[in-house]
Amino acid sequence: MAIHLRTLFWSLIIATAICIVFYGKERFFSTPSCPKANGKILMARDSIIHSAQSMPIESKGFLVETKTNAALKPEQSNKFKKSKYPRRRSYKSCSPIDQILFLKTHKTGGSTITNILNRYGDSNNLTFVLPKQKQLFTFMWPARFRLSYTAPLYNFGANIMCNHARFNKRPMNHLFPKKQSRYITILRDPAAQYESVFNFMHLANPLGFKDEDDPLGTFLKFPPPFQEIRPLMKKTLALHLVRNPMLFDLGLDFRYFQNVTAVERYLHFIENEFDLVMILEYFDESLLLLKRLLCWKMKDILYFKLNERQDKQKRKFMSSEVKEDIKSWNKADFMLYQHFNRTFWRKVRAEGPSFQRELKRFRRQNRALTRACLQQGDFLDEAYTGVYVKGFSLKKNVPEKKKLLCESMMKNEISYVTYFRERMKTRIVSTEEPDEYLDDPLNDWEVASDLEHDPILSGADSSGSGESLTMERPSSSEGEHTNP
Ligand SMILES: Nc1ncnc2c1ncn2[C@@H]1O[C@H](COP(=O)(O)OS(=O)(=O)O)[C@@H](OP(=O)(O)O)[C@H]1O
Repeated sequence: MAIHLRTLFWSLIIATAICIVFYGKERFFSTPSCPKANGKILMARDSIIHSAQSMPIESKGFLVETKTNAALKPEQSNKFKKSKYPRRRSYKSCSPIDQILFLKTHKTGGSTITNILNRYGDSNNLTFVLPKQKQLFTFMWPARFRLSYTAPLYNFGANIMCNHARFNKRPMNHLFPKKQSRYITILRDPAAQYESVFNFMHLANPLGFKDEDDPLGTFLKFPPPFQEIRPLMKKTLALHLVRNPMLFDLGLDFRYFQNVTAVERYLHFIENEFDLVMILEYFDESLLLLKRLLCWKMKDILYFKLNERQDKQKRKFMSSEVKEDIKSWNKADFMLYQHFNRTFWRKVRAEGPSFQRELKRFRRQNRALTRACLQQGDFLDEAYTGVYVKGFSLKKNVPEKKKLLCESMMKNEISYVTYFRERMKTRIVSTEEPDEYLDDPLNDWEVASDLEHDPILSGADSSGSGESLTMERPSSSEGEHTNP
């Protein structure tokens, strides 16, 4: 018994000493439950030191999270300020950005991002820049963006633009001033993106390779010169994507496609213009960067993968030779992708270990929402007239409140543009004076008499003769004559 008591006594002394050394004298004495917290605190501190030394490692393109990082809870991490990562602004100190230009490149997952922006803007009552022509859902792509391609904003102020447009700095900066806006775009591995563009847009048809066994492969072996493709582009607009499609969307001219100095300079320019360049292959990481950049909540970036081709339309296998040929044909796009892949991971690393924890949480939430909303199976959605992509079907028992969210997550950009056009009309009607207000029968000041005009019709003679003057109301025709 005596031995037990002595052991207990020394254990307490040692625990107290450790507590004071690692936790600080003042905090120890002001923390009633120090012995209980002791273990956690030690672990948290070690984690911070450890994780600062071993940043997330890029392994085959993915970030690997160390065990020690995972053990660190967010609230504990705040107690230790010596992290090498800059402290992220807390939600309290940053306010959501609501001026966002998303440059929607082709076949890069842009429709999914557009859906996210559409939902955010809708639920926050933001104003969308919409294409002017009612039958159009792009800003006159492939022409470079111009202000005249946009529907009037009626002084509401532009908040979000997220439909296909070809980058053009000046008019875009006018609508979305650089200081208060965020410019974002997304890129995809150029081999996969080019295959998707070529097949989804049926480029082989106008180019005359439709009947080849391997239209894409053969085209890449014998691509016609620009001067032969140019007249075809006028008839088939999608042919503007025939070479370096991502840089075309980002505004680079064909004349620079084979000029390495010009491409490098343009990449530098894009880097200055865009606050975030996302990467489709790291879609979730991209969305998390977006969330942090815009100071959004996790719920704002939940998504379903939209606009995926049906399996039968995808190329099953792409040989390394075809990939190399795509790379050789689209050298400028490969430079673009490589460059922004590097800047992307730099951004991820700068976010520190909390990023990986949040990523796990985000993926969990997205999976849970997908399970709650969607039936399993193959369904189709009409992307545009006569063109079907993979779609979704809602589960029958989704609660009403969640149903609205699930439905909006399935909605493509055409439905949203149509919806926003209507919503804009309603906003204008409810904000503006009715046009024909003079025809309103109530617009007559004689309907009330409290403030009736009561002119002085008799008074002293202003000539000083002392005689009183009485003025008579002229008949209307006389009045007209007496007034000059
Ligand atoms: N979350 C996510 N993860 C991975 N891949 C995704 C995701 N969202 C969209 N996609 C793929 O992006 C392709 C569609 O891109 P876009 O929506 O930009 O196409 S479009 O230009 O608006 O027609 C299309 O690629 P393909 O199926 O190869 O054509 C989609 O499958």
